[in-house]
Amino acid sequence: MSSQKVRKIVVMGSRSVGKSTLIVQFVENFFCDSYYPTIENTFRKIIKYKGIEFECEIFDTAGQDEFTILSPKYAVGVQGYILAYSVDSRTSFEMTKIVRDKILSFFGTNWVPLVLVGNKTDLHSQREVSAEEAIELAKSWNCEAIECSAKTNENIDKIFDQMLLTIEKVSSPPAETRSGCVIF
Ligand SMILES: Nc1nc2c(ncn2[C@@H]2O[C@H](COP(=O)(O)OP(=O)(O)OP(=O)(O)O)[C@@H](O)[C@H]2O)c(=O)[nH]1
Repeated sequence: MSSQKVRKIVVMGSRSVGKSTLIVQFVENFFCDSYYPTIENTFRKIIKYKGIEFECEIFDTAGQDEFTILSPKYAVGVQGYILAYSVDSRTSFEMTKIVRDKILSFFGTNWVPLVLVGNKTDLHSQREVSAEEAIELAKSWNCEAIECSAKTNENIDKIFDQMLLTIEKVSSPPAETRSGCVIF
């Protein structure tokens, strides 16, 4: 029997923001310059994080727009979401808000483990979304924002480390004191 913990992670966001490319960079360590629209795809990678091995199942989704309905297969049993936009596209940044709302309304909750990811930081001169703006948005969502480039491999590992950290916080919360009560 496997002692690995399985973590299901879904990557969502507008078309062409680099969802597939950042997953491929993370799992297979190369940059794919071509654009092939995704229908759906699943990747697997073992990540050792804080001495524990996690078997990550990463679901790559077709690009979303405001009309896309969230499929239950991207929600049932899923532990974390990577919401990606491209720093050179304000529209894709705005789309993360719509996609997050759909996820929250599916679960009927106001928070899910999520990392906000701004890809294509190598496109300096075409930037439309500032890092500060993304940090502000993530703060309002009580989550982390990470900028990356799937092209240069900047911060790609960090995204998945942060995702696991966020999931771990809810899956195995430490014993802590809240409102004077000790929670075990
Ligand atoms: N300059 C630059 N280009 C990138 C980066 N990441 C992805 N791309 C390019 O952006 C294009 C779209 O990338 P994809 O990974 O296919 O985008 P996607 O979000 O999976 O697209 P859909 O499948 O339509 O949802 C491709 O030509 C990639 O090579 C990056 O960090 N920098």
